[in-house]
Amino acid sequence: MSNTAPSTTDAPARTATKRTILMCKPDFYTVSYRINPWMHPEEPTDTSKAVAQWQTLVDVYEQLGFDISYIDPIDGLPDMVYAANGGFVLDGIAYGAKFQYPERQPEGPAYMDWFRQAGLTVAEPEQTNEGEGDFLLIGNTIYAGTGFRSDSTSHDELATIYGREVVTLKLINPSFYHLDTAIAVLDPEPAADGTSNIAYLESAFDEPSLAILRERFPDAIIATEEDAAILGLNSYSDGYNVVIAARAVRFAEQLQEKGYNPIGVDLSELLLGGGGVKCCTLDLHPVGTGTSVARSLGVS
Ligand SMILES: CN(C)C(=N)NCCC[C@H](N)C(=O)O
Repeated sequence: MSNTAPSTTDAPARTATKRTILMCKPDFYTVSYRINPWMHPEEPTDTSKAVAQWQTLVDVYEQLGFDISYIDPIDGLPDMVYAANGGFVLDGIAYGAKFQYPERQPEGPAYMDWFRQAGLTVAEPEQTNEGEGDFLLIGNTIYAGTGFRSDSTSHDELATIYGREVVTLKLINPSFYHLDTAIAVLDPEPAADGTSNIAYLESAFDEPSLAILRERFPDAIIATEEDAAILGLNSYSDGYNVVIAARAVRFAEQLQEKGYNPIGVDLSELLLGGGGVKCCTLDLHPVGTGTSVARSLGVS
């Protein structure tokens, strides 16, 4: 692993920024119900394998110098490992999640308790929303998914709470039911040229949403169906290092062509629940972070 952008390509220089994230160990992980097409409760899962794979993700993040907090897992809430769905945190405010399916609803208050204890201001949700699963900060704008989980009324709630532009994107394929299965944020802080780039899966969106993405992100990486089909887009970037599903081979090449450093991790056991790298990672966006804290992390 390296945090120095390659100098021998034509791709723009990339800068890693230190990330501050929340994760949840999958001690109680299993697939005991079906709320997305990936889940097959009739098939066995291996909790210790899930924990081991999750630990490899933690190890990578530690090597990258990330600041990681952990929320205690709760017995009976097997999906709690997908911390990205636990809320949306920005500007010191945590907008709590209000899960659509009863099986996950107790996670909302559990995550809000953690946010409060961490000193964040909690905005209790009135509208159904699944946190960072559907809300992604790109540049200064919040892109908000709807169609399967988060209600579009939650986008209005977001705009009121944060006073930022919120752009609604409609998802149309049930296999890509959260926005973070269909868009990867590659530049969590604007890049040197002021832009923030993404990768996305075209077939996951309706036409009006696609038009928005094409206009706003002309240099985006267009993901292949093959890579998206293993949740390859469900990745997490520090602006240079992009942690992705190990099997997302073409996505790794596309990232390299653009000057990023892909790092593959095998989370196949957690894929059985319908989640990947990004689902396990809630970006806490601490107040005061931004390009000003961009730094070379010196990891080798
Ligand atoms: C990228 N994705 C999908 C996520 N952000 N979250 C995964 C949630 C999985 C859970 N079984 C569910 O269906 O809610």
